[in-house]
Amino acid sequence: MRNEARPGTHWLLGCGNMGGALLGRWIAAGTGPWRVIDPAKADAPDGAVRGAGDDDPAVVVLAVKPQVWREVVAPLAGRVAGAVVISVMAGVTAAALAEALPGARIVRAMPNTPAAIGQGVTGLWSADAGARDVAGALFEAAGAVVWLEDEADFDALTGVSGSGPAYVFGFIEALAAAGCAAGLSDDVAMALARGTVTGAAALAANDPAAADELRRRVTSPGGTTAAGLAVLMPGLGPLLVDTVAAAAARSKSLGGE
Ligand SMILES: NC(=O)C1=CN([C@@H]2O[C@H](COP(=O)(O)OP(=O)(O)OC[C@H]3O[C@@H](n4cnc5c(N)ncnc54)[C@H](O)[C@@H]3O)[C@@H](O)[C@H]2O)C=CC1
Ligand SMILES: O=C(O)[C@@H]1CCC=N1
Repeated sequence: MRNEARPGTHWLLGCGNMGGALLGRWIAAGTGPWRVIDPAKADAPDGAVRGAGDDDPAVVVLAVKPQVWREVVAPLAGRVAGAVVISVMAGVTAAALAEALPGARIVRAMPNTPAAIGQGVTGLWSADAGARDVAGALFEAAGAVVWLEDEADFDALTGVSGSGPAYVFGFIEALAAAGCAAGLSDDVAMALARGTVTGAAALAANDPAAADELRRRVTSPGGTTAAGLAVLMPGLGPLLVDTVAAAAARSKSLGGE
């Protein structure tokens, strides 16, 4: 197996929220050259060129919605044999991609939007060792990478980390709303909620202590945090189990659409 991409350009199909976030990091890291194929984009971002060229690509990243992927990749069949094709699409299996794109060296990836600032976490899987090296180098430019041994774990991973930033942003919204309900102004409540979540996340990233130890350090016996956690914790675990299960089930079903 080759451990690097064949010569040629890198193509990004779909330069929306996720594709655009990744592309910014990849251009900054000096990868490419990149071509952006997205009918909604009148211009490519700085550092990339708009539209497919005459040459066949070395690397193709598929970042369109799962609902449209078959029609998007149909013109690629015959141009990507030997190319590394990386799909960030939820639910679409490597087998389905390989069937649509004969000879492509398929990688599945599930990033998340903090990749935009190099703070993403991306789940990766490929049966092709050389393609793993190519994809690993790309996604390491956007944050942490976690390799899966079993592609079937992608649905659960998507439910945890692909969708996960939205849960955290939803938590910020809910904590701010709770602050308002307790009498704070909108602005003060949002500043406190946002600052608390970002500060706690940064502490979790920088302090080697386990999450439960970090939680205990906030929780004075008989104090305010204990009173709050007594309300929050019994429901939080089951709620997140149901949340991740719902997202994982949707990931699984998207593959069939
Ligand atoms: N948004 C997120 O947080 C994450 C999204 N993903 C995956 O990334 C993919 C894209 O999601 P988003 O970026 O959120 O969607 P989006 O709607 O922001 O971007 C999709 C892009 O595809 C473009 N597009 C539509 N038809 C096209 C065509 N025929 N050829 C080329 N481009 C075309 C659209 O113009 C749009 O810019 C999905 O498959 C999703 O599962 C994966 C991880 C996280
Ligand atoms: O909501 C979605 O389907 C995509 C996949 C993971 C995050 N966003």
